Amino acid sequence: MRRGGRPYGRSVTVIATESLTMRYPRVTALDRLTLDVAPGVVGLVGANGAGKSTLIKILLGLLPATEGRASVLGLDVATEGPGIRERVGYMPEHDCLPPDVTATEFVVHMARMSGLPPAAARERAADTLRHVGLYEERYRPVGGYSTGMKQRVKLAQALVHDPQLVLLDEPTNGLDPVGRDEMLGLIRRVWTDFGISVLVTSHLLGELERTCDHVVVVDGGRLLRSSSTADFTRTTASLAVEVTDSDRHPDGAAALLRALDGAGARARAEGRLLLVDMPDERVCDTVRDAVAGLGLGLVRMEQRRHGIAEVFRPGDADTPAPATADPAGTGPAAPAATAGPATPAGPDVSRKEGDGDAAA
Ligand SMILES: Nc1ncnc2c1ncn2[C@@H]1O[C@H](COP(=O)(O)OP(=O)(O)OP(=O)(O)O)[C@@H](O)[C@H]1O
Repeated sequence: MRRGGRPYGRSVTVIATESLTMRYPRVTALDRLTLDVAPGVVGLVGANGAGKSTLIKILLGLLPATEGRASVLGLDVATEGPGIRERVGYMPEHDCLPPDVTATEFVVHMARMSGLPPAAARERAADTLRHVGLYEERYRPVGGYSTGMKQRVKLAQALVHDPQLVLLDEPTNGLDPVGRDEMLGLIRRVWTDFGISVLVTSHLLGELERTCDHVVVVDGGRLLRSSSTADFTRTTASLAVEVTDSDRHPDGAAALLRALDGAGARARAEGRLLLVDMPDERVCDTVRDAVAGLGLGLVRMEQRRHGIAEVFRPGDADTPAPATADPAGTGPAAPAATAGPATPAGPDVSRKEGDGDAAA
């Protein structure tokens, strides 16, 4: 795929919104959303009905916002929709492929629609179908494709006109864990290999954590948090400590928990394991001194980085919890106080259709 000639650098804003509000007759889908998104892979996560698709449609200039402003690649969505659609690729959430045409025919058609001449359209279609791993299958009718293959055709058509940004609405929907991993890998490479920025929506926190440089979390149309993936987890590292029991301390973990509390370190027990908050490296000395002072044996002491989902522990005052979260997918330091359907890609923050009405 051809790169270069970009009118913007890596440090400028790709998407900016200011108090963006979208009111449908019975629902406020977006509520004063203010965002600033830099180039790279950005995840937009929220439960069903959180307002993700509405935001994408506004950013494409397809839907006028009720209030507020938004720009994409520096272009105003209210007045420069055609210019935006020229520079932006869009992968819709729902199945929208004609079953009786081949992937090549469809993607060439989409390339022609965006203004490419016939030869360039064929070349670009072949390139993008190769990128998404459908080169061998490109002459088969789309109707016979698996869900994963259809998602790849949708991704290919979003990329075919060599956009500067792609908006991907739930690209892993309906995929099994392997298909999901492959799709996430492809998405990552859209940025790393081709320099095309990505805004990808999902209701699975875990999958965005692995794929995105930056994560934006919305709930009921409101911004919960927008920060780099690293920032999400930087402040949530912990030290996992396991100690032996002794004659003096038949429950070594409980004794250590008390000692750490006395020393001003925050910790919680998870079975025989203590998870000690780790604002900085000095916590290691505190733990070591406490263990030695109690005369316990140290079985293990290792640093753990929490998943993004743990940032959303219910009870965290400054980080509200999503509707549901799955402890099974959060890795070794999963929170105890969350509940929800297990998914291999991490917590599923989806909820029933209509819940978003609460924002009205
Ligand atoms: N055209 C419409 N008319 C009225 N209400 C709408 C319309 N489109 C969306 N909504 C409502 O706006 C809210 C946000 O919907 P939206 O589709 O943007 O959410 P989402 O986060 O993309 O969820 P999903 O993943 O389920 O599509 C929901 O309550 C939805 O029912």
